[in-house]
Amino acid sequence: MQMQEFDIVVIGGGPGGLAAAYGLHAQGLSVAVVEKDLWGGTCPNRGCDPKKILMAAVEAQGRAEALQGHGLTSVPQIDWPALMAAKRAYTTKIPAGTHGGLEAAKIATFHGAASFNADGTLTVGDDQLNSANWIVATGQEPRIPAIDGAEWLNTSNEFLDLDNLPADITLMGAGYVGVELASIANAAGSRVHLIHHSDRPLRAFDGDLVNDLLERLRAEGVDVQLNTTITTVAPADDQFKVTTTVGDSWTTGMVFATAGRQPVVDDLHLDRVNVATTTHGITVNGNLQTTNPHIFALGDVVDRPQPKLTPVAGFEGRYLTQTLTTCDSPDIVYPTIPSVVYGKAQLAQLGVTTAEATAAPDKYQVTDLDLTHWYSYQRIQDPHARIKVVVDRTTQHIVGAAVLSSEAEQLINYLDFVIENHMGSAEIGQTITAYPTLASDLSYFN
Ligand SMILES: Cc1cc2nc3c(=O)[nH]c(=O)nc-3n(C[C@H](O)[C@H](O)[C@H](O)COP(=O)(O)OP(=O)(O)OC[C@H]3O[C@@H](n4cnc5c(N)ncnc54)[C@H](O)[C@@H]3O)c2cc1C
Ligand SMILES: NC(=O)c1ccc[n+]([C@@H]2O[C@H](COP(=O)([O-])OP(=O)(O)OC[C@H]3O[C@@H](n4cnc5c(N)ncnc54)[C@H](O)[C@@H]3O)[C@@H](O)[C@H]2O)c1
Repeated sequence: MQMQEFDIVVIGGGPGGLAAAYGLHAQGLSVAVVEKDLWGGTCPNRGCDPKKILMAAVEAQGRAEALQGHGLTSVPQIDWPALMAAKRAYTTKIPAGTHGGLEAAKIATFHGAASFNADGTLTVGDDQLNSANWIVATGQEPRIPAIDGAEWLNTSNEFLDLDNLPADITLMGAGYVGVELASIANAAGSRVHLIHHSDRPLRAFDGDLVNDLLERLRAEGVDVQLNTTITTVAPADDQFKVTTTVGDSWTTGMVFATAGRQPVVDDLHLDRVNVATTTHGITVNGNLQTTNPHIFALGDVVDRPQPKLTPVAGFEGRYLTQTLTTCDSPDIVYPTIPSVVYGKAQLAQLGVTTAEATAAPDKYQVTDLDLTHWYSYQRIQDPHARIKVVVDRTTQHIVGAAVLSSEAEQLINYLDFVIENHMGSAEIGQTITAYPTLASDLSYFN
């Protein structure tokens, strides 16, 4: 088969790879994208977007629950098959739509698992590709813990495409995925066991707010077990028996491994092209360049401390567009990155953490505000609204925030704008925002 030559080959057709591919193509480079599975990658097919479609019903139910006795009289029930149909109406169009977009832009596409050869070229099925530079954007996949009965474990991929939700499910790991799937399944009527091996899930978030969130999940009926590890999963009639280190056991309809994700690198044969990896992903320098100077990496597959999120992968794709088309290549500098765990109560984190601020009391002030009596939250009867705001003592600018409320996703984005524009209450006071809204609360947060 004849070698096909490109300026750039991007391996992985997810949000990160696509951002780079479109950007580099727009700069006039000949670009190819290789995808082995679903065009569009994790986020729109089996991540953020389908999850958030299911979450729309959860949020609506939560809003209605909060207003019981305050003007509403019944709580809507989730019709799982209908909700799943709504999700599929969105996701089934993604791969063809994404591929069609690339074809329309005249970006070359190859479908199959990419694998490097020792001479630095790439094999995809029957195709042989050569390129001046390469971008690896192969993402992460669910990690399956090595327990007795690991073959019975499912993942978020299966959860987000279930025809029917079992009456009882078990989630192994209370990270982002575990907590979000617990919220969805619980709201849809399943008995949920959320099992976490340490005493401190969601370590990147404020500990008090994580505790508030777990208490809320418990109050909603989720069986949250901390310091507990599942040791065995075994078939029991048409269900599964789960056993833990503390000697407890129960029968459940399905068990999902929500114990983290791992970089997708096995197919690539990176060792053949001298690209170093760790268990966290591909090693890169400040230019997202791997240990092979012609191979770059971005997004979830990279071993970097930034959270593994779609906007981060897209930002890195745009950064590489710039770096690979100009002579000037300063190290990547990330803006403030907001993180949100979605649910009836949303947990959000932005900028300087409360832990960092507490460790440097001369530099930062942390204000812990119960928002439940504030007008914005009283109006919707939000039962848990709380924010911790971190202010720089010298500049009086807001530099960080941790939020738990049904409105956290919106508030954290306003605060992102505030932080990026170096604002405190004085600067916010110079703006006029619609009243009464979350934005009009901003000036009270110092
Ligand atoms: C359940 C879930 C919910 C999430 N929710 C959110 C959220 O609400 N907000 C948010 O910001 N992020 C969320 N994320 C994370 C988000 O999906 C990822 O950060 C994002 O998809 C990373 O993009 P990427 O391009 O780096 O990788 P991916 O989207 O994973 O794309 C990588 C692509 O590479 C392909 N590939 C792998 N190996 C090869 C190979 N050898 N050859 C060819 N192709 C290959 C894969 O098939 C895949 O399509 C969620 C993730 C999950 C699992
Ligand atoms: N809302 C969002 O933005 C969103 C949603 C989902 C995923 N994501 C992204 O995907 C990444 C992966 O999410 P995740 O939830 O899969 O991973 P995670 O690392 O956030 O959480 C997994 C948790 O499972 C625990 N764990 C590990 N082994 C275990 C075991 N044997 N038993 C019980 N617990 C165990 C880990 O200590 C960890 O706390 C996130 O870091 C995030 O970047 C983002």
